[in-house]
Amino acid sequence: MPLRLENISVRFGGIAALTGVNLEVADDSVVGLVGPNGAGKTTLFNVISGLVRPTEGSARFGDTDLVKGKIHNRARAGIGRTFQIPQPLHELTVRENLMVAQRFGAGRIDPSRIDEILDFLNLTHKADAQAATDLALSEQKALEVGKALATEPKLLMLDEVLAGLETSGKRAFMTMLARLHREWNLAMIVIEHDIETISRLCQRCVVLNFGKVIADGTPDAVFRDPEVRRSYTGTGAAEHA
Ligand SMILES: Nc1ncnc2c1ncn2[C@@H]1O[C@H](COP(=O)(O)OP(=O)(O)OP(=O)(O)O)[C@@H](O)[C@H]1O
Repeated sequence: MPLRLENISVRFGGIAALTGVNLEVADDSVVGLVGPNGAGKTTLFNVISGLVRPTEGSARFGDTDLVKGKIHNRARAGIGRTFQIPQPLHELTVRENLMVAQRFGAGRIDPSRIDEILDFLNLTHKADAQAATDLALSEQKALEVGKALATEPKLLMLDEVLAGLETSGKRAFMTMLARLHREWNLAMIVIEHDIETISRLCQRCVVLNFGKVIADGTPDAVFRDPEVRRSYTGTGAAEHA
């Protein structure tokens, strides 16, 4: 059930957040989405998850039209995502947060699936903890991934989920994500600034700059590309304005 975006453009008033973006993501792939601040990465996630309607273009996930379909159908299309700033429902426990996400995304409550998610994310001992006050940063991040998993996705989109973790925490989290891809058969799109993370986790890397795709290839090839390097140092601005 591939994701297929064709000629996606998004404008916010005078700002072209995305211009003519084409992107296809196969069922079994892990794709890194990188680019400087303001490049349009989160806007692209918002288009795919139906939060932003593109000014132009089409987006499909399998049979589901992500642009024109009803919000309800888009939510059940099999796409799960995390947000840059973890957004737990503060007055609820960890388990309750997962149940709310499952009911919203999957349309049912399946306690055994929730137990599986808690176990996979090493959160079983925190199942009844308050999401707002009782979690370390890495556990908050794990809960954010857990909420996306509870919606029973086929495609998981992670928005800077490793940001703020120190090196060993980052590596442990990365190993967990790689297992998730292998063992749960999930395609993933990963927004991440850390080149090491992208290189270890992703077979493919797409680079956005000023709302346009400027490179698409293996992480190795992409990070050697002079245009990509210029986009990070800011010297490519004039070419894309
Ligand atoms: N709701 C909005 N209203 C107006 N402008 C917006 C809105 N959302 C994003 N933008 C603008 O669109 C452009 C792309 O922003 P976006 O957040 O998608 O970039 P990004 O690559 O995710 O950046 P970062 O790495 O800083 O998160 C930016 O110029 C941003 O200011």
